[in-house]
Amino acid sequence: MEREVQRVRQAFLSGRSRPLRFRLQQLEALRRMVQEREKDILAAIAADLCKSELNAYSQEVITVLGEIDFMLENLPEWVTAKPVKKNLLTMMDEAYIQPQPLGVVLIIGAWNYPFVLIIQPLIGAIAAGNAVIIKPSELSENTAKTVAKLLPQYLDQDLYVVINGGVEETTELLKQRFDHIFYTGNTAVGKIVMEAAAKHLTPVTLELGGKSPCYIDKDCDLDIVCRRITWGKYMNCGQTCIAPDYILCEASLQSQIVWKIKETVKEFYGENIKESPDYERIINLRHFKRILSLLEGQKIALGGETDEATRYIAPTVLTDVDPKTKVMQEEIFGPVLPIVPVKNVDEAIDFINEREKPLALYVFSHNHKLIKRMIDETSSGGVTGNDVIMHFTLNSFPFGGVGSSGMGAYHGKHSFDTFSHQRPCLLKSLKREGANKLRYPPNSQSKVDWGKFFLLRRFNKEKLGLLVLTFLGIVAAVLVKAGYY
Ligand SMILES: NC(=O)c1ccc[n+]([C@@H]2O[C@H](COP(=O)([O-])OP(=O)(O)OC[C@H]3O[C@@H](n4cnc5c(N)ncnc54)[C@H](O)[C@@H]3O)[C@@H](O)[C@H]2O)c1
Ligand SMILES: CCCCCCCC=O
Repeated sequence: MEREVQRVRQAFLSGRSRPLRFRLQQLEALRRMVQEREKDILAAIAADLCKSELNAYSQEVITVLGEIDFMLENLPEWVTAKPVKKNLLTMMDEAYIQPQPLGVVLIIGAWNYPFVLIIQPLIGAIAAGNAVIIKPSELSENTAKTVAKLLPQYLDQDLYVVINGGVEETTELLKQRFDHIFYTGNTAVGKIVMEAAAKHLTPVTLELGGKSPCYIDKDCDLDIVCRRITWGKYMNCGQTCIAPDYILCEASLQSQIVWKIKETVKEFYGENIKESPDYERIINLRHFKRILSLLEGQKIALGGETDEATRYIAPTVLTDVDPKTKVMQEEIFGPVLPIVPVKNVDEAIDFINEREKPLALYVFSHNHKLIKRMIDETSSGGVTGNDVIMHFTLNSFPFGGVGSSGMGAYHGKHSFDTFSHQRPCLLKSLKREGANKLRYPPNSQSKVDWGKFFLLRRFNKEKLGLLVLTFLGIVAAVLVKAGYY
């Protein structure tokens, strides 16, 4: 492992990942890989999650292609140095921010969207000029193998390396020194990753999970609300980090919500859900049993049917759920939707604030003020009002959690920033030493007064020209008096 990381570091130190032209070439090669090997990629995702090619394409491939195009279009502008505002002391100097690659980045992926969750951060890391080691999830082993086979056929083999393996290999990998670690997965392992990173003072991005609430106000169109929630909750069989985890609403709305979700499930997946190409399966038996255990003692208003042999769990809704029960203590990450009755929006806000900050928050209402209030008075990684999931699709948004749902963010320019060091560069001249004398010892009250003038005074643009002339005049007079000229 150590030698492999060393090899990647040597490749980074060669400097070849840095030029803009190289980054663009690699991103174009990655796009070619996705286009030419689409069938292999879709087949691998299908084998891992029992997902149809159409769904895999819409949920993973489109996102990746969109992200590459966005990078190719904007990277030339992002990599250029950006001049910054100057103060009176630096007005004759060159001051700019130069984004620079961090070095060797480790990307650890999760299994639930096994392709996009490693390739989207990879795009950002390449765009920012880094070398990358990718560790796909071992639970989605077909995608892991396919990515390990395909990437070296298209990308620089020393700069971008896939290492496959489970906990043992990842633990070993985490002992190595990286310049950034980007981890997607559960919160418990997130802590392990952060602890390992701390040993080398390596910065981390943690894309974690949590229980994303969904508040339904009584003033809304329940047909539309339930259709959108059904889509976001049962997509990928509930195994989506930003799926609505549970519903909060007034008790009287419950039966209508159950009825409308039932109708929508029929509309989406037909009478025989097991036959639907649009309904996935649970990733493995451990997760299947974990989700089943969440149903114990609950009132099942819809679904509840299961089949262990195929790890099938029907779209399920639970009503009158007690917040103290197990289903409300952990992220569900499966097709089970509890409804927790609350009296009103105040109680819903309190309920959310009493718990860990979620990755996403959803609120449905015709009342725009209520939505704004919910946003103002709660916290979460992201929010979508009157829909679910959709904030993930906008790459001008930073995607990430807050508090226990994660730290840092990515997508689009945010990925580029995550994998870059924003280096402040101030280029001074060796001339004009007279003015600089103000900061050299011995100090004096007049030097402090001049310091205050240069650094604390704020000027509007009109006055600035006049002040600059006055300042230069004063400096010239001081220098003449001091015998410099
Ligand atoms: N925020 C996001 O973008 C996002 C996206 C997807 C999933 N998630 C969250 O991830 C969770 C589901 O993923 P998961 O954790 O089951 O995925 P997982 O089991 O695939 O684990 C994630 C990664 O961690 C590694 N890992 C597991 N145990 C480890 C250990 N002890 N030490 C070091 N590495 C270890 C695995 O090899 C894998 O690569 C959910 O909580 C979900 O909400 C978040
Ligand atoms: C278009 C929907 C993609 C959702 C990806 C979510 C990633 C987290 O699990």
